Amino acid sequence: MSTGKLKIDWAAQYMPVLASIKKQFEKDKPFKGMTIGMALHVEAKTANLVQTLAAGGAKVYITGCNPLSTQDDVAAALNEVKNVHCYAKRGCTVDEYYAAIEQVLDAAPSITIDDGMDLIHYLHTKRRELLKKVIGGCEETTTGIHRLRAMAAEKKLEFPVVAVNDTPMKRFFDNVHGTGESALSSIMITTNTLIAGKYLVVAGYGYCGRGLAQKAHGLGAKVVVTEVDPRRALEAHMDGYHVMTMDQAAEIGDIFVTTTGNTSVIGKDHFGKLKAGAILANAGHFNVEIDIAWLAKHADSTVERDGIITYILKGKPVHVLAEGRLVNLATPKGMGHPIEVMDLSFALQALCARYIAEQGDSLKGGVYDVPQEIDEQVARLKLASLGLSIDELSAAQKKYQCSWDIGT
Ligand SMILES: NC(=O)c1ccc[n+]([C@@H]2O[C@H](COP(=O)([O-])OP(=O)(O)OC[C@H]3O[C@@H](n4cnc5c(N)ncnc54)[C@H](O)[C@@H]3O)[C@@H](O)[C@H]2O)c1
Ligand SMILES: N[C@@H](CCSC[C@H]1O[C@@H](n2cnc3c(=O)[nH]cnc32)[C@H](O)[C@@H]1O)C(=O)O
Repeated sequence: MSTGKLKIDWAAQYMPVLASIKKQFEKDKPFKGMTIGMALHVEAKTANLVQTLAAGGAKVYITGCNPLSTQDDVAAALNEVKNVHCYAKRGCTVDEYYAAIEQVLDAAPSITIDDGMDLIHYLHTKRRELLKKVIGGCEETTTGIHRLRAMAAEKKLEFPVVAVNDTPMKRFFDNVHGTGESALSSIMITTNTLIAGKYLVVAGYGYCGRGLAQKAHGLGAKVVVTEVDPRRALEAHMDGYHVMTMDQAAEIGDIFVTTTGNTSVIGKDHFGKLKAGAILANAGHFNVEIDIAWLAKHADSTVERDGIITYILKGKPVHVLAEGRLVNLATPKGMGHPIEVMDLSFALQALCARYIAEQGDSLKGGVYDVPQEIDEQVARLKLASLGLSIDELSAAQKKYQCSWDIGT
């Protein structure tokens, strides 16, 4: 069996929720006659989503959503699956990245599934003739949804897109536990350095940041949080972390991880203050959270190792992981989020794609919440797979919750 297929099968055994949806799709064929175009991180868990959609009758065309996150053996294995075409390649140039998006769009998809909105952006700017064929789409991540909402506000989003990221079953697990565990495991395996006792600076205390802070604390790090939102900064303070500005953190941090979705969070004002040997990683979005363009321009020299570029700044080494791209997926050994977490995210994707297939025609262009029934269905399927039971509201409790006339 190929290594790609072995990886896909390995992941499958820990994805019970997606497996049960696949079974249902095999019976119902909700995507019969439809084409789904995708830009996601092409690796084993994503391959299981692709197979689920294909089992539901779709022709699936997929490429990557990050130049460094594709696992080529998984991409090759996907090309062996009936009705699946994969164009992703690890280490592609930006031109090759968009050429692959172009190939996905050549298939004229009726449904899009994006992680970061690059596919939808390309479709709306360069392949507008295909827009009329699209029923709707799904978006996986926070920044993709920020971009979609900005587009919708300018009335430029021409079909409905489900904000998969924004539903509890996605961000309470994927963003928090997934990013926390996978970013740290990737940093550890890439650098082979210790976390315990180090100052680990987390930029941004959103869903990803709090997961990372919690897991780093569990490993014995002295966690520092930087924020721009006063409420989230206070939350971090009361959760027991040191809160300060990046200017201050730059002087004491050993390891820095950005989770903001923003630009130049670690930038020209900070690099000069870093300690020799500081390690910088991004677990948020594009490769702009750390201003690597400035580093490349101003470093005296650079040294490249597997997944690490060392910039020598006035004799001082500063190490950037994965070229400033997502550290959990873009380092040579980065495996992405743990399988069980992606089982939930991709169960949502599969059910939301079905929702679009069935309801998309009746929705206007814009960003839509994941229907609550889908969110609850995924939670119930996961609980069932764990053998866990929960209580049910009695009729009296339901009535009490909706009443206003019963007081002290
Ligand atoms: N690595 C992954 O696999 C992974 C997983 C999920 C989400 N993401 C990405 O991670 C990013 C964060 O996602 P989230 O769900 O935590 O979003 P979020 O909105 O909950 O959190 C982002 C936080 O960053 C803060 N922030 C913004 N600019 C800042 C700055 N200059 N300095 C300090 N803090 C700043 C915001 O105030 C906010 O609290 C997004 O880009 C998202 O797409 C990555
Ligand atoms: N295209 C952007 C997107 C940010 S990825 C952030 C998303 O990746 C998703 N993700 C994290 N790990 C995995 C994985 O292992 N497989 C597939 N998707 C993943 C996760 O759901 C999260 O919302 C970029 O690469 O810069």
